[in-house]
Amino acid sequence: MNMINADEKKHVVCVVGTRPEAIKMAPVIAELKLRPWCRVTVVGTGQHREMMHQALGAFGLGVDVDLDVMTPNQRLSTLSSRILSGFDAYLQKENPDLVLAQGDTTTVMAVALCCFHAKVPLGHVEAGLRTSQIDNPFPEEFNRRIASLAAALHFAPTGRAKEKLLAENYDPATVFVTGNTVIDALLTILKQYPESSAKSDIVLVTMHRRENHGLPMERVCESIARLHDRYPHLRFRLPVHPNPAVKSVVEAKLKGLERIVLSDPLSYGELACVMRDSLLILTDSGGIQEEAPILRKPVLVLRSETERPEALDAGVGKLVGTDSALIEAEVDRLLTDEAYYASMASGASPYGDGQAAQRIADRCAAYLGLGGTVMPDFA
Ligand SMILES: CC(=O)N[C@@H]1[C@@H](OP(=O)(O)OP(=O)(O)OC[C@H]2O[C@@H](n3ccc(=O)[nH]c3=O)[C@H](O)[C@@H]2O)O[C@H](CO)[C@@H](O)[C@@H]1O
Repeated sequence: MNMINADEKKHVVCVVGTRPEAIKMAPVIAELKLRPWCRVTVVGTGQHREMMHQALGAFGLGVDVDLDVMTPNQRLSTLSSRILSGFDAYLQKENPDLVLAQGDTTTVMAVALCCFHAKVPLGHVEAGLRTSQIDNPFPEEFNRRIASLAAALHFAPTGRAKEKLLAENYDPATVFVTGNTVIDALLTILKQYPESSAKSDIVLVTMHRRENHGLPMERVCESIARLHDRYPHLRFRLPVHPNPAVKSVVEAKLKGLERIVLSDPLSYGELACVMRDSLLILTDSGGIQEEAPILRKPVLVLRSETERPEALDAGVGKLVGTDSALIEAEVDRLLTDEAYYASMASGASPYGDGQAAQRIADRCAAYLGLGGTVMPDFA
């Protein structure tokens, strides 16, 4: 058997900063660790320190290098500058063969800039998501466009994301449709939990996006309260984001209602089980929009625009924004029209098949000149 010496291995650095990045990067880190050619280092920026560690821990993974950039009430530019200087120093010291970063956080934007300056190749996981406005969602739309500009490899989750990149003139030879790694993560984590056969009466609600802070969030909470009164068999689960702008509104509007459970954010395993056991889901989370369809859960999206229209096109998701009348009408219809519910719970999974990490690792190997077979794109 051919053994590869440690000093002959390629050094791949995976960067994570927030909970969703940790969840979506975990399958890639785990897959790269299995590849004999690869030495993986996980660098954490600590943008959402506790939730990031908790999410990696759910997969038996941890951070090797902690840049520890977060200070209380930090402005986005200050956070960016701390990541820039911390990660640049790391790149200077290590000069890795490849850096992988995921999604659209301030972490990914700053890491992309560092890679560009240091001429270190970047692979962007979940590339090509776009809305029509540079500041919506803020600051993520800007962040993902910067990541695309710097990336040598674009791992697009869907065919639509690939088309968006090609329309911006990125080289087709650098764009690969892999599926979203969140589906790999979800299927992996759910294996740890036996399925329950109980009939579900749970409505899962999550909200945290900046554009919903204030009045929009108040309107959604008022709708939840009315639905709670209208449907006495329903129970509502709301894991509440720790941001005070979210917590204060949700608690003021919904605390104390009999069948509404407000809690701290759930571990990824717990959240995955609540999703699997739910009847339907209302959310403004990007990740949950991607996860719900494969679990056969109708998902109502509490945003005015989504960069993930694939679920809408497949008829398994619906954009309801934060308009009370629309939210309540959709929930009413799902609860009273069986055929409509069944059409939204069809199980179509436009976001992936659970093999995204394998495709990404194959493409990294090919890019680094290691040859090997590459799994065909996700279709
Ligand atoms: C603008 C935008 O759409 N950006 C997205 C984004 O974030 P998001 O909106 O998906 O973020 P969240 O909702 O915080 O996380 C979601 C994950 O967390 C799990 N979860 C949730 C509640 C809980 O109590 N416990 C949990 O475990 C849940 O199942 C899911 O997997 O950032 C990513 C990184 O770059 C991007 O990929 C992505 O575009």
